Amino acid sequence: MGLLVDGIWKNEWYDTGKDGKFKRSESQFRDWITKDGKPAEGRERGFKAEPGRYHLFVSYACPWAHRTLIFRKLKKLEDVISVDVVHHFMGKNGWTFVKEDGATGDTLYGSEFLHQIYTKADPSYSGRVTVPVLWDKKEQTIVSNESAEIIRMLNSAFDEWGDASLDLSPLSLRGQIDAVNERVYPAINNGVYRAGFATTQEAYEEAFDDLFDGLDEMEERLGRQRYLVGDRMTEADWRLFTTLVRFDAVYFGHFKCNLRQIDDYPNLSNYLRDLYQIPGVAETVDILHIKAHYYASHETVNPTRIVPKGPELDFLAPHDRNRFRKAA
Ligand SMILES: N[C@@H](CCC(=O)N[C@@H](CS)C(=O)NCC(=O)O)C(=O)O
Repeated sequence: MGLLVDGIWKNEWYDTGKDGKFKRSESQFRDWITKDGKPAEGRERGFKAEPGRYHLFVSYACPWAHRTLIFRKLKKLEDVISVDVVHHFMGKNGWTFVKEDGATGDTLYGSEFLHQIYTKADPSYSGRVTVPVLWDKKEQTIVSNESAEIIRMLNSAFDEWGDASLDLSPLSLRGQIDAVNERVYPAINNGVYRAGFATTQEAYEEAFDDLFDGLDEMEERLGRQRYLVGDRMTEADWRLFTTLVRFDAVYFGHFKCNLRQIDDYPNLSNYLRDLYQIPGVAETVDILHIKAHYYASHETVNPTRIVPKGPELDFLAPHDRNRFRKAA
């Protein structure tokens, strides 16, 4: 775990400050790939959607990177955007390209560490070195390291080559999608991290309460409709999914989010299985990487680095979500 300061790697854990609260830093590469290559509003650099030009660096462990893998899969962009997978262990060098357990290495440049990709894009970069990274092979630079924006690019910019019939973020539903995301992100997606990385009792309990309030609210919502935004699957579902699928295996124990498991919520657990069973999705979920990463990499949280053997997970068990209407 560490970060770059003026392009130099420093080995440092997150600084939670006096209040013990974990604060996620803002992603710094924020350009957009567009159909015509014109810079997005307010941006200077433009990137044109082209098959074979872009590449994703991801971790199977990371819920934010996982969003991009799901979109690449569902939008049928596997032949359009290539991918490399980092090793699950994130130690003093940050994410590495060690080839093991399905990690691919850096197939573009043969680098050892992900921070070398960041300094290739910007030799004086200062900040955290995170996945996912959306890389432009032509300009040899990072387009974006913000998953929320990368998935919106994947959703529409590559429709000439991908599945244009699937729109996970339709403009007509954008307001509702954004409203759900604004609830799910702080309380749930980032809420588990706020609980797990808190360094005071108070900060932990605040995050814990927010998290379970958020989960209760989503449980209730999913008792009325098949998906978070009515009868149509959207981006909001996939953003919740990547946290739910890790919850019982990791967040419940490792991050001390142990009021209830997802398995204890009838609607959330059936919904999780419904999403998991959508063709292609299971291939994006790697429980070995997920467990090995969290338990072994966060030394301050789990100094022995022992990875628990359980729990038993069966995302392929039948679900009851067909009781709700589904948009055609
Ligand atoms: N805002 C980013 C967050 C990505 C992020 O925090 N990724 C984590 C892995 S789950 C990471 O790479 N952390 C390394 C670090 O913070 O040093 C996004 O959504 O793309």
